[in-house]
Amino acid sequence: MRLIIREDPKAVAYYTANYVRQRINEFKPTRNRPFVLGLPTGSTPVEVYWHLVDFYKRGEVSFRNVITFSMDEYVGLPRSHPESYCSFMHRHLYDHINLRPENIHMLDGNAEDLAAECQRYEEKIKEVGGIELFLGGIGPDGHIAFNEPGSSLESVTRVKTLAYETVLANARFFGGDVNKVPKLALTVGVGTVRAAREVLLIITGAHKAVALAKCIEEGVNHMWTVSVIQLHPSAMVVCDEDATLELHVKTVRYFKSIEQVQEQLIGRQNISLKGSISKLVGYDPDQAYRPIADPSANEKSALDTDSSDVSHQDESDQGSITDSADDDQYSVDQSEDDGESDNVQEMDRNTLSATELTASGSSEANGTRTNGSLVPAAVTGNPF
Ligand SMILES: N[C@@H]1[C@@H](O)[C@H](O)[C@@H](COP(=O)(O)O)O[C@@H]1O
Repeated sequence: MRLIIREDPKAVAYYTANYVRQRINEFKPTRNRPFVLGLPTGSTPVEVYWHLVDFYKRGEVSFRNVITFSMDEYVGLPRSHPESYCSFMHRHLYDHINLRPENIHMLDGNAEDLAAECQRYEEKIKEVGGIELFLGGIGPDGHIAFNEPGSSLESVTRVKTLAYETVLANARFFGGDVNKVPKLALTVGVGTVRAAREVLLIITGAHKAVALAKCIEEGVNHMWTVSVIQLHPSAMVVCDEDATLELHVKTVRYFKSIEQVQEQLIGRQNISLKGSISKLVGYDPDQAYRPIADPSANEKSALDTDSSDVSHQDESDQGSITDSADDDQYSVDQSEDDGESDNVQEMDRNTLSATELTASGSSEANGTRTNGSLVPAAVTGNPF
């Protein structure tokens, strides 16, 4: 598992959105081979969606061959209600990008047969080949989607009773009135999330610090359902400094040091987007076995250049917009041809900043300590 720690929620949102952009572009989705993306609701991902819309408007990513699945939905709340997750997803993302309507999948909390609706959802996910990347947030009690404490770690999409803590937490979206918060929801299961080929969790704020600590430092436990990501072969948590408040100092330093080693010593060019290492280019062992001078300096300069205020970004970092559009104003290539990928110019990875590309591993078996810094031992294979 990778833990990426950024200064604040803004930096977390930018890192995450940029990661999603790069994953989609690297995947080169086509109509026959779409990129299947699982998406969360909640306040945490709002800024991620804002950036994704912005990237789309700049022509840096296309969603034409992306299929989405939302994580959850309240039961009994009209779809048109402003706080339904259907409204939320349209308001923050779907209404502003070039997703094909038929590629948008959401649970229907008003279905006559809720169990059948959940089964239909699972089947649909399988039918499109499974989820490539599942983005998720968590609740303060460590729930993922609406998988409250005690949920089976093998669970699939189903009806769930909300924990009182979740009802209280979500009352802020219903004028602070707990009575107005639906008490039931449809949610993908813990097993549904685990089945995704990659999971990326966004965790920000001191109120989620205990949950993050349970997720990272303790065992896999159904009382903290998010902890199941320890079992996932390709999982990443992107969090802010506040969310690390309950972690041991050495845990925080460890994960930061892994990122520093990869960034400064192994070299970004050798690390794939998902964090694996298969070959080494320009790797100088003499350089690699030097102590890291100032682990925080690189981070600070990266954040300086990585401002989430996208209006200040270097125009040269933009992908090109090509070909004609058939139904939207942004002229991203929306070829209908089977086998044809979206014509979004690939970003030059070497021009991207550290916050966009760095990856970290979690196994200390990958390194040894010299002068207090972790340096790589065997530089082959997947670091996590
Ligand atoms: N069902 C959603 C979760 O999927 C989400 O992760 C959580 C956190 O929301 P926020 O990001 O607002 O803290 O809220 C709800 O409970």
